Amino acid sequence: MSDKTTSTNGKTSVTDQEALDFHSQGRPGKLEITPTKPMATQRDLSLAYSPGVAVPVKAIAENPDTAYDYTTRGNMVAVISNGTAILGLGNLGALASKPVMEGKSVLFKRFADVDSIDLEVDTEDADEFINCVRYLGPSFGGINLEDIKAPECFIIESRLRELMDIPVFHDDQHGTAIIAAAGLINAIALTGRDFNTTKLVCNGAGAAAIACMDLIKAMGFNPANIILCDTKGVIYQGRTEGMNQWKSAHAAKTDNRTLEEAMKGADVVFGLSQKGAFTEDMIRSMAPKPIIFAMANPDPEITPEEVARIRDDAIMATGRSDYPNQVNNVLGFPYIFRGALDVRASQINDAMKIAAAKALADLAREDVPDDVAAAYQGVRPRFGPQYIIPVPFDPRLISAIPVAVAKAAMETGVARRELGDLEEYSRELSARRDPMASTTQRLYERVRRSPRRVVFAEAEEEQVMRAAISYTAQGLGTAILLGRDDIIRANAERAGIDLDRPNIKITNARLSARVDAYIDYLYARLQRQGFLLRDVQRLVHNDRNHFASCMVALGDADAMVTGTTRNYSTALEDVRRCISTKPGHRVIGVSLVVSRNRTVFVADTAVHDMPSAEDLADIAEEAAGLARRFGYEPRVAMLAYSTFGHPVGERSDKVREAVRILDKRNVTFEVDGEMAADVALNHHKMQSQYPFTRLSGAANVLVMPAIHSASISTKMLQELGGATVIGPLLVGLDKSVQITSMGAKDSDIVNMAAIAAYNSGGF
Ligand SMILES: NC(=O)C1=CN([C@@H]2O[C@H](COP(=O)(O)OP(=O)(O)OC[C@H]3O[C@@H](n4cnc5c(N)ncnc54)[C@H](OP(=O)(O)O)[C@@H]3O)[C@@H](O)[C@H]2O)C=CC1
Ligand SMILES: CC(=O)C(=O)O
Ligand SMILES: [Mg+2]
Repeated sequence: MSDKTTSTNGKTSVTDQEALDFHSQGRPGKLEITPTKPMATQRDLSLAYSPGVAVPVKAIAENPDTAYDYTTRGNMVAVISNGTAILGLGNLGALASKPVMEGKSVLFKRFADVDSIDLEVDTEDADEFINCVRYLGPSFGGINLEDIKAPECFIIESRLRELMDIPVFHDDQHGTAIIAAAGLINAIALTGRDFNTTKLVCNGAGAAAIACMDLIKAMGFNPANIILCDTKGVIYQGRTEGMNQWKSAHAAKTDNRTLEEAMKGADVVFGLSQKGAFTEDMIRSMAPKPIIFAMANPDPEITPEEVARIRDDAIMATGRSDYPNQVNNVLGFPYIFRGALDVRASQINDAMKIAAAKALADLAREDVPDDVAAAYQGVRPRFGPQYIIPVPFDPRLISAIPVAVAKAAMETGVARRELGDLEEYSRELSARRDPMASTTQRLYERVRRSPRRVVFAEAEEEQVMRAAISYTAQGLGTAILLGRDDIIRANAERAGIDLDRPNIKITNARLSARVDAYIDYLYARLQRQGFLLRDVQRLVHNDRNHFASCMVALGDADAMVTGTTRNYSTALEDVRRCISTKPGHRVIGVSLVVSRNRTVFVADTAVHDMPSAEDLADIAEEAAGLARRFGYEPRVAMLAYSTFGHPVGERSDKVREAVRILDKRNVTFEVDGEMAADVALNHHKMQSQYPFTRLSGAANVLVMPAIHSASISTKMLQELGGATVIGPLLVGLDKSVQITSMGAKDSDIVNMAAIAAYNSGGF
């Protein structure tokens, strides 16, 4: 299994092994539950549980609406499946559907800050399924049904909608329909068509397909121009084989009997069936400027490459994230539920669905502002055939879609809570998302557009080889594996890794023609620092960090990554022998701490032991510069154990002095201090206790008074606080090098390689 790819169309960016490792490493699966209240003392326990908990119990019994105030209900959605139509993989059962359902739950959180839990119900019987779910209403603010096959899904959803007073939404039906409708509105406009005369064929007549047809008809698409097909061919009036009432409702008056016949001259084709269902001949037979939405997952009915080979006038969309125009319900369900939950809607009705589709279509037509261009591969997309729909990482989705949904809910009387100021609501929504996701996306995409050669200095290690493969497979550039060929190849074979791929190069230091150049270069640097020529020869021949650093220094590689086999400071010392500080800069380490939907840059976590006031000011400037390069407007807090002079202590003097130095330098970012971490990170506390502070919000760059506090706090955050800590990232070197922590996993190494590549690019 190890090196097989998850797709056979050559477009994949992950191997099967990577997918398995991703799911199994650390805590298995993709989710955990974290308490939101302290649970440390007897008092906490008395409040959280007996006797305190009795008070909200009675309040809810008296007034059920207060469940939204005292419990998680108002922000909690269940993702429920029986696994009978998992993606396009078919009926693989409830248990096998769990990775997808956990994935949907994670997407709810990531994109719209909706808490969600997956529930897999092990029955194919619609009545049993309904009976199981109908009683779960008190636990949740909404039910997202997922990957349940047709026709049972129609019965299940409509029955649960009758029985429950919270939104019940079958994502594969309506989520898909909303996104496909949005894409269709735009594709039709771009090709000069209209809803009345356009001819559409839909292959697949299951959950997604039927809902798509229902929605576009509700939006005004001419029913006479739609032909639906399934495994038996065209669904025509009078057909009896393989029919059900939902298919019958869309049966066409036509002589066509096969998909092939139906597609002749069609303007639009929707694929909601299975991989490979469209042939090149079918696509060739369509009308000029055809609109092709091949939405089967994970592999579409036909790939964009196949279509491009036969015609250049098509608007092409798939369900995948690695092609342009991703028509996938991920663009919908997080935001639709966000809006529905925020008005405590009793259902998600047609008006809300249409509002979501229109808002999505409108968003693609808007000019893309600078901060949003970042999410689009560094290119500013312009409304057109390659951009008919926003990407899932578009940060505007969170402030646009829920507002449209909430508004429609209020207008149609299904909202149980009115939102007064929708502009204010939109601003609150924006604050729910941390920009880290789009930042990382942007970073990768920029490198992809301008691929870099990264030398992996410890390439005999298995996890380094895997990282190198992932680096190239993601289209980030060339991976240079440094090490002895025989050892690398033997280790690769033992681990089942295939290194014979494009853009993987192995460089053996002993056999390299560049050795003499590196020795000359390094000897010139070190000869007055106690190194003999012989010492330098030994370093270049035998030490991978020195050889790799020389490669980068002399332009034989763009960037380097090391650190898995040696401790950080040793690796850094090796690198600094070969690479200088960038003129006018200072080398520091910055750790990115990602926790609870916010990202904070912590410095210096790697280099300066006991920084002076001047050092601290430099560290602040370097860290603020990095934050800006990552797309954040820096708000720098100079941290100490005291806040603005209290308690008095000489250790805070240098921190105060650093602020004065920065003021004198007229830096262009917000900075204040000294302050304690709780004040820096809590804007409310900052404003209420120290109203004179100059930071306009909670700090996002924390400059630590010394390396021990930096190191201790980031490590504690990681171990105790559950934060994700990336780095330390090295900043201020004249060439791009990143050092991972010892024993780093392949996913960490490839992230560091991407960051090194990004930093080398002057992006
Ligand atoms: N991009 C997106 O956001 C989404 C994509 N999808 C994709 O849509 C597809 C269907 O999912 P869903 O509706 O939930 O599943 P269902 O099981 O409810 O429906 C599947 C339908 O596809 C038909 N079908 C299967 N194979 C073929 C074929 N080779 N030719 C014609 N028809 C075929 C079936 O025909 P029959 O009735 O004769 O059995 C059935 O009507 C999947 O690939 C899924 O990944 C689904 C949801 C969202
Ligand atoms: C995207 C999705 O929900 C599916 O393919 O089933
Ligand atoms: Mg699905």
